[in-house]
Amino acid sequence: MSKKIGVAIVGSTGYGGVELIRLLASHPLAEVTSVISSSSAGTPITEGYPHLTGIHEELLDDVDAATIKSKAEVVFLATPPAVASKLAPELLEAGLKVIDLSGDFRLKDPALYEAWYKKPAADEQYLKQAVFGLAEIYGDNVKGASFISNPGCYPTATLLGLIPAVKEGFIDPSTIIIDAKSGVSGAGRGASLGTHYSELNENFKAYKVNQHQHIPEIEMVLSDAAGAPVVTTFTTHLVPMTRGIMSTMYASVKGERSQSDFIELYKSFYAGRPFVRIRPEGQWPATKEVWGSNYCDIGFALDKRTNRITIVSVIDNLVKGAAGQAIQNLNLMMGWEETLGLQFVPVYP
Ligand SMILES: NC(=O)C1=CN([C@@H]2O[C@H](COP(=O)(O)OP(=O)(O)OC[C@H]3O[C@@H](n4cnc5c(N)ncnc54)[C@H](OP(=O)(O)O)[C@@H]3O)[C@@H](O)[C@H]2O)C=CC1
Ligand SMILES: CC(=O)N[C@@H](CCC(=O)OP(=O)(O)O)C(=O)O
Repeated sequence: MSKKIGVAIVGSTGYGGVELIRLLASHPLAEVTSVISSSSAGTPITEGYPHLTGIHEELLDDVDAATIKSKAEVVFLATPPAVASKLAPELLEAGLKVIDLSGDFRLKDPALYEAWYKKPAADEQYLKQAVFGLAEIYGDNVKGASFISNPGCYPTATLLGLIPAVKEGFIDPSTIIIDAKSGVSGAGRGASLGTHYSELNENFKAYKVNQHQHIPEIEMVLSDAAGAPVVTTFTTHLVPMTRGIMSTMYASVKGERSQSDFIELYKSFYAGRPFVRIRPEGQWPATKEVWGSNYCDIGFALDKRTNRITIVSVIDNLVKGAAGQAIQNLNLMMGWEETLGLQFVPVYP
């Protein structure tokens, strides 16, 4: 067995970071050699996460490029918006490979980032360098790259559900409507009014309607797939559950297509892509069926009366929507088997 490479995680005390620790604990070629915190350096990560007892007991390191370089070859950034834009350049210049889980390097137009994230954009030179790591679509660009921008959770579920139909002209992109729902871990570990128990429990609410920061990311990739600008309606909802995203998408079908035409198209489009599973006719995926796994499951329903297709796509936001896809990208960038450390059967029930 080859020697494992060292991996550092900035933002290791957040949900995305701690999910990286969980998944990397069983990776055959990579190991976490530094867990980093901007606010609790010098304390053990088990103080905030006792479930890591006996698994990762090292003290948290400070955010320092030289220390990271001395301990690791690759660094994951699982930090809030506008942190990676400042950190990544220094880490790349130090010779580290960087995989950023935040939205800081996804939008190639800095004005678009500033308009939707309401924060200063990253330097254009690094925006150009970052490869958008939607692994099933841009995997060839990820191979051998040294800087990956991991897609957002909602865009991952949504884009995997729409791209084949848009690319192959099965649907009219101008008619797409996306109705998406997320579990609350998507909002990170920090407490907020909107996510505390009595606000969330036995409740179901829409939020950021027409203002969600993932809208331009979805439109950027759909436009690439369509070969022409695409704008879309995208509404997000918060569901009182811990993990999971369901994206339900509606669009008008172009020409005469049957439901099995869609199923066959998606099966052939994703042939050889181990993490996308296409459901048979009459079966629509549920979030629990991908819980804790790196799968994206997709199902279809064609309404002959309206000639509209409904596409249902589910992921675990912390795995395929964040840490799992980031490890998939690590595998691709290192030239390893894409599935290394990611072959989990979903936790069910
Ligand atoms: N949760 C999810 O499902 C998904 C999240 N993402 C994105 O991934 C990123 C991380 O999300 P998530 O883990 O949920 O967020 P959390 O809020 O749970 O964690 C973020 C972590 O970042 C650290 N941090 C804060 N400020 C700084 C700073 N200035 N420098 C270094 N570290 C800092 C904090 O730890 P400390 O104080 O110890 O430094 C904190 O624990 C976000 O950009 C998010 O949008 C993307 C896809 C899905
Ligand atoms: C439930 C919930 O609040 N989810 C978050 C997902 C944030 C996220 O992942 O943001 P970036 O990918 O842009 O970094 C949201 O809707 O804003």
